[in-house]
Amino acid sequence: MYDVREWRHVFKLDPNKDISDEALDSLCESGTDAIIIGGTDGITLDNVLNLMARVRRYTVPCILEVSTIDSVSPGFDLYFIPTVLNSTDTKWITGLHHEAVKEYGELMDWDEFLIQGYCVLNKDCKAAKLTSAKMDLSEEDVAAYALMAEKMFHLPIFYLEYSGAYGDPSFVKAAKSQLNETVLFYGGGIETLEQAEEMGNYADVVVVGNIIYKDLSAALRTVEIKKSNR
Ligand SMILES: CC(C)=CCC/C(C)=C/CC/C(C)=C/CC/C(C)=C/CC/C(C)=C/CC/C(C)=C/CC/C(C)=C/COP(=O)(O)OP(=O)(O)O
Ligand SMILES: O=P(O)(O)OC[C@@H](O)CO
Ligand SMILES: [Mg+2]
Repeated sequence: MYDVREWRHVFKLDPNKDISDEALDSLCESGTDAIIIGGTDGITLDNVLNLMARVRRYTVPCILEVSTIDSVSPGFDLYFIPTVLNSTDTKWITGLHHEAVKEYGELMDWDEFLIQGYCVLNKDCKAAKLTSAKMDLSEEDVAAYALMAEKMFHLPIFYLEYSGAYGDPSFVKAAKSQLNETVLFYGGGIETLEQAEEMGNYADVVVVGNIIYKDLSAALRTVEIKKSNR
């Protein structure tokens, strides 16, 4: 029912940031393919549930990107589980996942869970610091992570993450060159339609986050990528 292979554009909302009803209405009615709820810090069950309830008034698919086990709740259309492939700490690759599955694995409807193989490329972003991600990767390194995501781990999603900064399209191209089955997400610093299109030349899905809170009209214009051909 919710097929990420058909997506082109998603908004990522941070439960730790305020958003007005009016702004949320325009995002949910924008024509974007989905609303992802996720962030790296200040994520609590309360702020996740609050935002989910507000997005739930609309028909747009609502996805929880899990960053803490305590903030998982029923009621989402899908759950994305990040694993940071270039983390140097196993906690963020399989560690927390093992603990969660050990405790809740029997309860999980596995069809609702999609694993995202993250490759974090902006050294200054919170996710890079939190997960002690390996930095200074070359295009060949990124291409190899993409190939691992698809051929070794058969992950449904490979996510090139530049959170907070606009990345290098040649790295997105390098990742895409290795992928046939795995869907390529790009996120980071997209503020204009032109940037969405540039990354969308290679990425299957572009993720738009921070600009929502800085310039809502600019964020809404990025949805027009859905009208353009790849
Ligand atoms: C449906 C239901 C009730 C089921 C119950 C069973 C259950 C609890 C299942 C959970 C299963 C499971 C395997 C959970 C995984 C647990 C876990 C905590 C995994 C670790 C995830 C991880 C690697 C987090 C690291 C950080 C990260 C990559 C986060 C992704 C989001 C991201 C990068 C946001 C960008 O950062 P942002 O905060 O926006 O940064 P700025 O503020 O700088 O913009
Ligand atoms: O917030 P921005 O920089 O748009 O990045 C989007 C998303 O990839 C963050 O996880
Ligand atoms: Mg953010």
